[in-house]
Amino acid sequence: MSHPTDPTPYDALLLLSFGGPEGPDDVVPFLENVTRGRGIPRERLEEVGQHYFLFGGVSPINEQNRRLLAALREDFAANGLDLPVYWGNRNWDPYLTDTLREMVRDGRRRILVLATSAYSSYSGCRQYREDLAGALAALEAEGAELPRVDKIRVYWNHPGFLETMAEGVVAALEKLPAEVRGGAHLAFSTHSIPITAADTSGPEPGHGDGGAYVRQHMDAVRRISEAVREATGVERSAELVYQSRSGAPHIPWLEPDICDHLEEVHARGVPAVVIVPIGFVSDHMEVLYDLDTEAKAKAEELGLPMVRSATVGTDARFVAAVRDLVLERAAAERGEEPARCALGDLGPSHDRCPVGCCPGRAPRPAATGVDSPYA
Ligand SMILES: CC1=C(CCC(=O)O)c2cc3nc(cc4[nH]c(cc5[nH]c(cc1n2)c(C)c5CCC(=O)O)c(CCC(=O)O)c4C)C(CCC(=O)O)=C3C
Ligand SMILES: [Fe+2]
Repeated sequence: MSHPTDPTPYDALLLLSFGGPEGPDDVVPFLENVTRGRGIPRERLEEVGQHYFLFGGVSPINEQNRRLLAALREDFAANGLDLPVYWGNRNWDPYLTDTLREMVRDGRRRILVLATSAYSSYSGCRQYREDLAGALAALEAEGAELPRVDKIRVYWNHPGFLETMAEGVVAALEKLPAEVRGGAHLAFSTHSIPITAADTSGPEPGHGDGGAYVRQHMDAVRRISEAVREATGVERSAELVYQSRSGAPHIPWLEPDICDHLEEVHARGVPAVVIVPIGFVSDHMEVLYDLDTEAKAKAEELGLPMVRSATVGTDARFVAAVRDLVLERAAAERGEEPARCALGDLGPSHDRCPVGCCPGRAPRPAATGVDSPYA
């Protein structure tokens, strides 16, 4: 990671995340924030509410982000990168609009955003951009002088993400009983999304192939599997599977579901499984409930030895990757041609989303793309 430590033209980094409840009274209002206008059936909401209540109404996601915020500040200071770091959420306190207002008050004029989502999709990229546009609109209505806001490229193929995930898989394999380790299958799990959302994800519409969302995940699956094979000398079966399906039952979402997949590989005679949560950057509720509770219970029911590998969380290499991405983008904005770290076959993603990238169901203004109303 070779960029000099000059963040010019940026004067602040904003860590932008999903947000989550921090007590039982927060759960229902949080779910209302998340699902406003999204057509989620009431039964699904009640069910998801129960996942949170099982953990005292507390999602670990905010605590994870507080730790990431601290780790980024520490890493930046230790490496001579003089750039203040703020944190805001789409769906819970600290809300994005409040953080952005604070940043404007602090005099920040050129803000770079890191979203805690590594892949292209409506939910993972454009929705964050739409909420940024909404926050800017709110500040504009308050008479604030608007800052310019850019978003860091999707980073699933940055070595600091892929290598950290691969090392997590190697460590997870060590936790399996030695006699099943060699035959252990890798189940790479990510968030299911509607198939139409997958097919239209990324800058060019896919044609029934799952679009950039599936392509990027497959690229990560190949690269991580290869790194694990190099580290262990064992060739293993690997598959991309999905979790946390929501929405109305008649709308098709990406499959297979992780729990169906566990049944399938068990029937196939696989002796053990490592679940690799490649779709997520920290151990939030989707990991804690859908994998560590639900999928774990399924594996136990089947008598299938299973371990879940780590998310990147606050791993020093992931934190250093964020610094690298910040400095890369700063250099690009200065008109330089920085090295762009990326593994796998797809190469580094675009800095600025083109028109129509990851479209939503209804057109809404989105910031940070080429057609941002707040250039
Ligand atoms: C691709 C993707 C990511 C990964 C990218 C990223 O990280 O952003 C992600 C992350 C997350 N999703 C989260 C929570 C929820 N997602 C929901 C609903 C939905 N997610 C979707 C997709 C994604 N979601 C979709 C297509 C829906 C259907 C509704 C809609 O079309 O918008 C619902 C509503 C109830 C339900 O239906 O499950 C909840 C509560 C949390 C917080 C966890 C915590 O509290 O720790 C996190 C990190
Ligand atoms: Fe979600």
